Parts: sequence; structure tokens; C-alpha cells
Amino acid sequence: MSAPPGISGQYVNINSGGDEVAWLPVAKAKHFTNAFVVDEKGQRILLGYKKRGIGQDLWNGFGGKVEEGETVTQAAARELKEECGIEGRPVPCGFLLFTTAQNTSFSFFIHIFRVEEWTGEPVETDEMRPKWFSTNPDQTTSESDSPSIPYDGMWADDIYWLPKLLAKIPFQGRADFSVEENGPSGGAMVKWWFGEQV
Ligand SMILES: Nc1nc2c([nH]c(=O)n2[C@H]2C[C@H](O)[C@@H](COP(=O)(O)OP(=O)(O)OP(=O)(O)O)O2)c(=O)[nH]1
Repeated sequence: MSAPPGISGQYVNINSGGDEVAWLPVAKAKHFTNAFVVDEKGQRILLGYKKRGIGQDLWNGFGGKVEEGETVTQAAARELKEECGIEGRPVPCGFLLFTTAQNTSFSFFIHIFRVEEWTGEPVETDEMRPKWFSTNPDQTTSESDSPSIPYDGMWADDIYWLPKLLAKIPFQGRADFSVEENGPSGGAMVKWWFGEQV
């Protein structure tokens, strides 16, 4: 399948699926960030449990809307600090075009970052409850007390691209949802496409 509307460039290792329906129209871009702190040495990733707003009750990276006058990287660093109290250096690693049939007035242009350098300890805020998860699929609890990544409690598309972020493979893709909420079994995701950039 060729890249869907809104995604340009050359890709390999494409993973796509969902219903045989047309992609939703790409509307005016609203830019968001999403940053994942990865502790390579400790084989763990920091996620936050979203306490309110879009994606409430899901585990996710830290991020939000890009404000006027700031770059997406500046926005990623600001949101990381606001949502879990740590200062980090976000490095761009992927892009997700997220659209919902519920809201067609704009499309979510989500800039995804990896953070390997940071200072401070994560703290709980009004928006997020941070927690470390293991990035080593073979390691359960013996050497680390971090549980494995809770894909069942995340946005349904994340399982297609978070492994690429962990492997430092640049990716782009899109996911069309029926509604802005993610059902318990990810039932709101209608169609998706993810590829690795060449
Ligand atoms: N991992 C992942 N993140 C997503 C998906 N869809 C989606 O909007 N997000 C992210 C992008 C943003 O980081 C976040 C939504 O932005 P937000 O947290 O600012 O939204 P909000 O309305 O709750 O914000 P706020 O103004 O109350 O702070 O959710 C998805 O499919 N997967």
C-alpha cells in the first residue's frame, strides 16, 4: 500500500491494516508533541498515565499542543517539564498523523521525540502520573522492578511504532480513529499505516 494522504517520502517495512474504507480528509494541521524518555542503560522507558483530557486513562509519552512562537522541539521540552518535571533534550524520531471522524475541523500532526539526556526525577503532576517500564522483552521482574510496556492500556496505534522509536528507526504514519477516545480494546482505530523512512 502506498503512503496515505498526508504522508510523503519513501518507506520500507510498512505495516498497515484496518477497514477497507477511505482515509479521512486531512484538515488544517494542529501540531502536538509527544516525548518518550528512554534510559538505554537501565533498559527502561518513562510513560505517564494521563489523568485528564485527550487520551485520559491511557499510558503515553509526555506532550501537548505546540504554542505560537516556539519550535516543535522547544514545545516538546516545555511539555515534558510541565507534565513530569524533568528537563530533557528531545530528539525528533517520528511523525504521526492522527485524525478522527468525530472532529474533522483539524488533524493532529503529532511530532514524536526520544529523550536520552535529561536531568531531574519524574514527578506526578495534575496531568500525568509517571512510571518506568522495561524495554527488555525478556526481562520480567528479576533484574528490574519495571513492568513491561502496557500496550493494552495505550493508544491502539502505538504498538506499531513505539518499537521503532526504541530501535531508533525514524518512522512516519497515520491512524484514523472513529472517536477521540481509545476503547478498552483499541476499538476506535479504524485504519492505520506506518512505515520506516529510507
Ligand atoms: N501515543 C499517541 N499519542 C497520541 C495519539 N493521539 C493523540 O492525540 N496523542 C497525543 C498527542 C498529544 O501528546 C496528546 C494530546 O494532547 P494534549 O494532552 O495537549 O490534549 P489535552 O486536550 O488533554 O491538553 P490540555 O490542553 O488539557 O493540556 O495525545 C495516539 O494515537 N498515540
